[in-house]
Amino acid sequence: LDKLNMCMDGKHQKTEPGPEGELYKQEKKKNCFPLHSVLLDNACCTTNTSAEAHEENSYLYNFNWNHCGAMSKECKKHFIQDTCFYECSPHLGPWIQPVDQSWRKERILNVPLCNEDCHTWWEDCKNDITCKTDWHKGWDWSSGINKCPAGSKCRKWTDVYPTPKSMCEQIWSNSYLYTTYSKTSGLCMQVWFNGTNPNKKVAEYYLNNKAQQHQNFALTVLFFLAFASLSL
Ligand SMILES: Nc1nc(=O)c2nc(CNc3ccc(C(=O)N[C@@H](CCC(=O)O)C(=O)O)cc3)cnc2[nH]1
Repeated sequence: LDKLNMCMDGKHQKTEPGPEGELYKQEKKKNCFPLHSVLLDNACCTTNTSAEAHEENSYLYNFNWNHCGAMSKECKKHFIQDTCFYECSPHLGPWIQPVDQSWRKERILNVPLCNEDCHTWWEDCKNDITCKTDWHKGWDWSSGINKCPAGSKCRKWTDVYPTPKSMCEQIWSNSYLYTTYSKTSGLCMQVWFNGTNPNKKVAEYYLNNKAQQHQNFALTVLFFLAFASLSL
């Protein structure tokens, strides 16, 4: 299992990342990636998923962005980009976790999101309206698309999410972890980028760092046992 190049077992992701050459040829407007992006070479989404990410109430999740009236264009573009990131990124391995849900077997948890990506998302949505904090659960699906559940109220974005951190972490039940790292740090994942995918190096860093932590822990236990047996 190559954690630096894999796809989660979600609803629409491919089993393995690979090229989506069609995207090169079609030069579609509704495309997850700017032209010449390296992601085209290696994506977890199909061409169809990439295009569908731009549709209203898309078949991906039948998700209705306009559940409290029309979502603004500026805000919506961040949700489209988030969908692209979630469906297409082949470098989420370090944060993929098994999950017991009807619609997916794996999820992402605590992906360290670059500060700018979180802040611009929140800034562009802060005049919008929503009725829920966690958009993964608790909707009224009786009409086929999600509507605000009985008893909930459409409230100002800033009342539901007082800070960028609260939005980025809570909206997809901790898919993202808020960080103060900037896009140039190499320590956070970028939802928005042009050209070469910067996220592979970040995933590599976290994977190695985690391995390091495990090693440190193992060494600590080893030394503890050594000293404990000496003092007996
Ligand atoms: N970054 C990111 N992380 C994600 O996990 C993510 N997930 C989605 C998928 N969104 C959704 C939202 C609601 C339901 C849904 O059917 N909710 C039901 C509960 C279903 C269940 O858990 O069994 C509900 O009660 O509303 C499915 C997928 C889209 N973008 C994402 N973007």
